[in-house]
Amino acid sequence: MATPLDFLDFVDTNKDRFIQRLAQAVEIPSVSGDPAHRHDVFRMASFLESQLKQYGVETKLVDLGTHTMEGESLKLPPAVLGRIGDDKSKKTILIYGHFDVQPAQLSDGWDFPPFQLTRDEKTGRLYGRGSSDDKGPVLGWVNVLDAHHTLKKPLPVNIRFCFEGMEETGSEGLDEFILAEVKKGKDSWFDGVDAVCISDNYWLNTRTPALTYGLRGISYYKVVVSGPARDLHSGVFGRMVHEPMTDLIALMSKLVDPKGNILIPGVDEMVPPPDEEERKLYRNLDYTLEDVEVSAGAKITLSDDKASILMGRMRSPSLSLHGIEGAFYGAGGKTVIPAKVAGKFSIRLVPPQTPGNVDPLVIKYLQDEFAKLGSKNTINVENMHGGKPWVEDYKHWSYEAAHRATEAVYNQAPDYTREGGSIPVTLTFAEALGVNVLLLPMGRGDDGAHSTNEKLDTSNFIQGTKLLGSYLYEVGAGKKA
Ligand SMILES: C[C@H](N)C(=O)N[C@@H](Cc1c[nH]cn1)C(=O)O
Ligand SMILES: [Zn+2]
Ligand SMILES: [Zn+2]
Repeated sequence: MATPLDFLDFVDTNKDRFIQRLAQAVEIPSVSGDPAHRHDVFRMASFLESQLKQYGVETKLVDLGTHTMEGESLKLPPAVLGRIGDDKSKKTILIYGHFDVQPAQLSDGWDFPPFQLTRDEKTGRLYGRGSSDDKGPVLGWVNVLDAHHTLKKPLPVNIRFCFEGMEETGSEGLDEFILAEVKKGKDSWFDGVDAVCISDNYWLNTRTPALTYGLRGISYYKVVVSGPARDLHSGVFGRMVHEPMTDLIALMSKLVDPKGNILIPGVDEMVPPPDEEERKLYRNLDYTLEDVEVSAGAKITLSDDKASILMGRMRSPSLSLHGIEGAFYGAGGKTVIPAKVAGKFSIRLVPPQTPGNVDPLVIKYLQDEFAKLGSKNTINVENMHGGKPWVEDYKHWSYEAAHRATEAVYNQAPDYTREGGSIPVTLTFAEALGVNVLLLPMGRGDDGAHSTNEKLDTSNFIQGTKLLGSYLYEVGAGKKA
């Protein structure tokens, strides 16, 4: 089914209004990982619910309970559910996205206020936290609803929405809700879903649209080393006591080498090496070392071999060191021995790795290495959150529909990619509903998600909105089984 021209025209003529809506969303600093912003995540849930409602979607806010963050008991933001269309002759697509964002501060090195959408008139770039991850894509779906509601056009498929506000911090509470909901059978909000579509990742480069059929999983760890009862004067106590930070740095330096090899025995070894056919797949993708350099903003690739670099992101595990809580980081030179420090690191997982089979290796290794230090400090290793990796069958009608929609909107065939990031709920949907999941990215590889100066190109927002709508039309054109 060709996408109706009036829908495509509507998207073009309403560009400024769509950008205005994205600006409203970016202005809500819905940072899920910061307790001080929890009320903003709730505000963002209400904003999104009202957007859905005004375009005829039946909505429900689901209370996901409470959790503890930084010693504080907090209410989890609600999941925003939506339902529109109940035509038995049409397919039903479940759309997932998230309305929370990563933290951002001007002092991190942003050139623009992160929670204000700044439009660069010359380049068409829309800068702001969440513009690409994931407020732009979520509002892309809202734009599609807006167009159909305003034009009084029926949607080509039935749609169910599930938007969450904790994706950037481990999707707490969501899995339990989905599993309980699915058990309700005919009464479930997800009853009758034929496929799931998620727009929450990025093209590989800046030129070629992509369909994504894999995600890495994640295991996020906190290793706490504590010793003295309080912070100490380094002149008074230096070389007299075991220092927590010294122990922690020694441990963290044993996790990964500068070439990216994971040093925890058994972790890298779990993953079988690629055969020649698989290597070829990566060699053939439209990607250059320069693409990595442009998106990283520096010439710092681990290798000069494009296939190795791509496999590093798509089919290998990686271990990244993120930070040390409790360490002195301010200006000037404070001569302190911190009493308690917590190192944060995560491992991106690929099949057959799961948090279940990797966590014990990590915890035992850290405990053994700590014992070798002969320190009188104490250590505690904790898994903060985790999610399994996911790989989908892309020879499926949903991917075929997305392929046709991409060709129609962008006049080019999409890349088929595996994403290095994680969206833990993807596997939950795939397993609990037993249906195919498609990742249909809107943004480009250089959008800088999670980074400073995150942006979404206006053309990706507008063409991306057309793509999401066209995908629904292509799905609608297929026969309902
Ligand atoms: C790919 C997606 N847009 C994303 O950014 N996911 C996060 C999920 C996460 C897990 N722990 C913390 N955040 C990611 O891959 O980092
Ligand atoms: Zn995201
Ligand atoms: Zn993210």
